[in-house]
Amino acid sequence: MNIGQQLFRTIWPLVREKGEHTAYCVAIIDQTVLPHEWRIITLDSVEQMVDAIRRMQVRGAPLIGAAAAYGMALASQESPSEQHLQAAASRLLASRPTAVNLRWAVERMMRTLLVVPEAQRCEYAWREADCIADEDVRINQAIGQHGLALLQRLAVGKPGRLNVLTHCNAGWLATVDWGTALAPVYAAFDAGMDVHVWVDETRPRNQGASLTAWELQQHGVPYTIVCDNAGGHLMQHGKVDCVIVGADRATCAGDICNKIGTYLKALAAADNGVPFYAAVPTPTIDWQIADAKDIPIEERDVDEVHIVAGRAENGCMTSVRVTPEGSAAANPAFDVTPARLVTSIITEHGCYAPGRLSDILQLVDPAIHPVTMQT
Ligand SMILES: CSC[C@@H](O)[C@@H](O)C(=O)COP(=O)(O)O
Repeated sequence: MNIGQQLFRTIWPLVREKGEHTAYCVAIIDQTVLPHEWRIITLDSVEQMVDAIRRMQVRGAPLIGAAAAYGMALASQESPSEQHLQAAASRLLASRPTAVNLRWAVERMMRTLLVVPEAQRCEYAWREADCIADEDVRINQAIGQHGLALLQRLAVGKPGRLNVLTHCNAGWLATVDWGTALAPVYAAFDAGMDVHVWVDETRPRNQGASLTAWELQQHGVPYTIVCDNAGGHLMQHGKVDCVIVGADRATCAGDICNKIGTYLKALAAADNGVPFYAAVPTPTIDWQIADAKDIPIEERDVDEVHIVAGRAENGCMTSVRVTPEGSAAANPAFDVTPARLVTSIITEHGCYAPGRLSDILQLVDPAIHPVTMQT
């Protein structure tokens, strides 16, 4: 994506000269300070990567996957021993439980690394992590093109602009580039379509209000931020032509686990006859899980509910408490939208009815997407 005049991905390796020999570190955009500050930070160890994922300096399912892959590369640079790699894998797997891309990437790295001699593991690890990052970009570009065809069909015979509602941030910041749910929007905008996005603020961390709004603004796409509860009202008044969301995990039955509040949007969309699309890259499909109730839902710190962070009038970052001291709070970070509420799933292989998502298995490389995995 272009920021100013410069092309950026959300994560990339950098050479770090260390005396005689060369080592790598990993650069990321710190998403905890956006949209108020553009800050690039570098990570030198797998432990720093675990911390960046946990604190959500990097976030969004596909980006978490790529970050975990680079985390494994950092680990192999520290020590290529199987013991160290296993320990690093366990630490990464525990950092955020819901986005299945993390497990997919860690298991892929382990399968790649454990079959090569220790002396070659580091080199293989950086190459495989780069490969995962490059693949993510290609996948999202393809999702953009398939989603564009859907939007073009919706626009036929419709006067005025096409209004898309999205929840959370499933744009380029949530991936290595392009985004999942927003890739069709960028493709439509770049193709000259008159497209506008309703951006759910997405409490409690406000990824919509802070990140989605920021990246749409960078690209020049018209958008309007609305509070989380406005979507149903907008749909009742014919102001939403479709909903597009991302996913942190999809079951092969087509159930979509995504940011908390997605389910309510799907219910409102079904009640109002508004198409509800989920943009799902293949690494986000969990081939092992039969029942969506088995998806681990991350419970985050309740302070995210009690305390809101932002920029004060003096320009400094600040945080304020919005709840009475002593209040109980709960903070489940994701919910599941049942397949019956999903109109279509946009993947890099095309659009699928939720009940046909498992057809993708015939198209994918079983070495990269094994149906039964082992750690
Ligand atoms: C393209 S990413 C899809 C999802 O990861 C996104 O919608 C989302 O829920 C992100 O959650 P986050 O908690 O910010 O990592």
